[in-house]
Amino acid sequence: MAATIYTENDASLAPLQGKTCAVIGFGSQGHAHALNLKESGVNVIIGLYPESKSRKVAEERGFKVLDTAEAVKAADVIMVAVPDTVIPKVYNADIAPNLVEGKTLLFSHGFAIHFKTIVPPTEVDIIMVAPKGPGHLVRRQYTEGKGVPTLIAIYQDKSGKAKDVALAWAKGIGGTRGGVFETTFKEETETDLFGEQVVLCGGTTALVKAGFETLVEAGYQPEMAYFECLHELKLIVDLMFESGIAGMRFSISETAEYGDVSVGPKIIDDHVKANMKAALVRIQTGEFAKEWTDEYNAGQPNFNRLREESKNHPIEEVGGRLRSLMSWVKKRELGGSQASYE
Ligand SMILES: NC(=O)C1=CN([C@@H]2O[C@H](COP(=O)(O)OP(=O)(O)OC[C@H]3O[C@@H](n4cnc5c(N)ncnc54)[C@H](OP(=O)(O)O)[C@@H]3O)[C@@H](O)[C@H]2O)C=CC1
Ligand SMILES: CC[C@](O)(C(C)=O)C(=O)O
Repeated sequence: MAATIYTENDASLAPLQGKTCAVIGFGSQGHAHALNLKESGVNVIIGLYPESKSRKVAEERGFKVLDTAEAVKAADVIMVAVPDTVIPKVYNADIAPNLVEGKTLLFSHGFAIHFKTIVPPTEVDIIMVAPKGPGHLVRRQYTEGKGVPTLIAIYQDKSGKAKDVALAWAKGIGGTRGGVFETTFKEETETDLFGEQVVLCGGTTALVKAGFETLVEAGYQPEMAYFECLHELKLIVDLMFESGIAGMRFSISETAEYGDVSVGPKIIDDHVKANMKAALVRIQTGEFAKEWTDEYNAGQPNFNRLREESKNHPIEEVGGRLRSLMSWVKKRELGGSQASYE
């Protein structure tokens, strides 16, 4: 069954007018939602912990910044924009004690609610507004008059107005420009985790690195391997983004197209698809959520090791050198507050 879609004229900002909206956390998603909503005319305040490095950035962007508990008390709609693993601590300490009937809790990913790492009371509305893209792009696209397609979901509708509020928020961040699609917390959580592990982040980076390593180990120059396996990937994906796989194939050579259709399925074969299915089952059963929560609570030793190994992969060194030749490629200072980059 196809999803219900809402566009610009199907949503109004009215349900947020006269309301105070608190965004808790001012990182990748939080800063984008807060700035876009503010520029759409919505009254937004920010909630952060006292030592947060995001505080100064949020204040510089003209926001009133309060300690999290104070922001929750002052707000009608509260967006929880802290990392999924941190949500239980922030929720128990600062949000739950100040949640009263009439307030709305808003998430941009369903992990905490779906896997029940927190269980809010039945008196409040619980909604989701989840742009299908990284927060920095949610911000960038809004400033360019565009919008990232966005999912909404309603988990609890005590007020009877939860969907109007979700649609208003989605419109305020620019989502209705790209289309707003109705889903459930379960569907968003499971498909989002699948996408990021199997295709978008995990699958793609593993594919890129395996291709790069294969060429370099066979004696080719790392620059050739970088162009073939990473640089040109963006250009090919841009074409698929604009006009689908068929549109991309229209632009490539016939030799490339024959190699694509005849060799591609032998690389991503039934064995790979079986691995994909296994990853999906681990997500659906909650096994991945438990592993990630345990890893976080143990101080993330495996995560830190894997992160470090990946940072030191030779593709990063050659990529850094080659990107420095392309002045038009946006350079990102990594580290520091997520909100300081746009
Ligand atoms: N990144 C993305 O594009 C996407 C994220 N999401 C979801 O959005 C939510 C937020 O993720 P993301 O934007 O990546 O998070 P980030 O890591 O980018 O930012 C987290 C923010 O929360 C702040 N923070 C940390 N601890 C606390 C606390 N105890 N009290 C108040 N604020 C705190 C951080 O402060 P400090 O700067 O001091 O660390 C930072 O401002 C998650 O649910 C995630 O799944 C959904 C779709 C895409
Ligand atoms: C692809 C990563 C993502 O799922 C996203 C930007 O949508 C995330 O959670 O960051």
